[in-house]
Amino acid sequence: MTAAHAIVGVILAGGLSSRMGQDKARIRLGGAALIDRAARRLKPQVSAIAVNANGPVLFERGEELPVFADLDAARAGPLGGVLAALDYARRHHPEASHVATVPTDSPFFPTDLVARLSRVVDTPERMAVARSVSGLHPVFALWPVTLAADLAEWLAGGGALRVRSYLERHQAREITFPLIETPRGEFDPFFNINTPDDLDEAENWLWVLER
Ligand SMILES: Nc1nc2c(ncn2[C@@H]2O[C@H](COP(=O)(O)OP(=O)(O)OP(=O)(O)O)[C@@H](O)[C@H]2O)c(=O)[nH]1
Ligand SMILES: [Mg+2]
Repeated sequence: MTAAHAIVGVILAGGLSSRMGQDKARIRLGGAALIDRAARRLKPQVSAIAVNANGPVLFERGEELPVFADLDAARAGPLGGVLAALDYARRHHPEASHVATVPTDSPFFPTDLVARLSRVVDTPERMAVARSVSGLHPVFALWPVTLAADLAEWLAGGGALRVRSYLERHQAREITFPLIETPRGEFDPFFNINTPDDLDEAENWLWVLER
């Protein structure tokens, strides 16, 4: 697939942030809210961008982005957000073949994420997902818009809520991304902020990653 393909970028921010104790999208890292960091990083990689959230979203920097909630009030985990994203893309960007998802809480994801995932997308039905030495990163993926009905059925029919189960079912192509080399050692670009301790760790790496 070429870069000319229309891909809608969606930031998944629909979870409860229970381990953090407050909405992760609003958490500040180096002075910027995680939602704004994710948007800044994803926007140059896609043809349009939007946010999946189940409550109000505050954009502190730059423009306001379109926000849409899960279709079903019963939270189905990240796959519920993916389904809402496919539905959003179909309605607002009928030209799009895929949705690229990233979570709101991984501020250092690769700047060539979508480009590299796109390279293995050889058909409109192909799924692609990111991997690094720390394992598979199922919410960093390209999702075919044509699979909206299939995913809705999967969730309604009691299919596993684990994102990786759905990726396996569709034989998603896996792309391995390298660690980031820094003067302080190697760093996983998919580092994920779930707890206040993770946030402290991210703050400790920020200066070396943004040099
Ligand atoms: N739309 C939607 N997204 C979700 C849901 N649960 C988790 N997510 C998103 O999936 C990604 C990974 O989830 P987690 O890291 O577990 O985030 P979380 O569920 O908000 O946090 P915890 O409550 O601490 O597990 C994040 O981007 C979440 O926003 C859900 O029920 N609906
Ligand atoms: Mg969770």
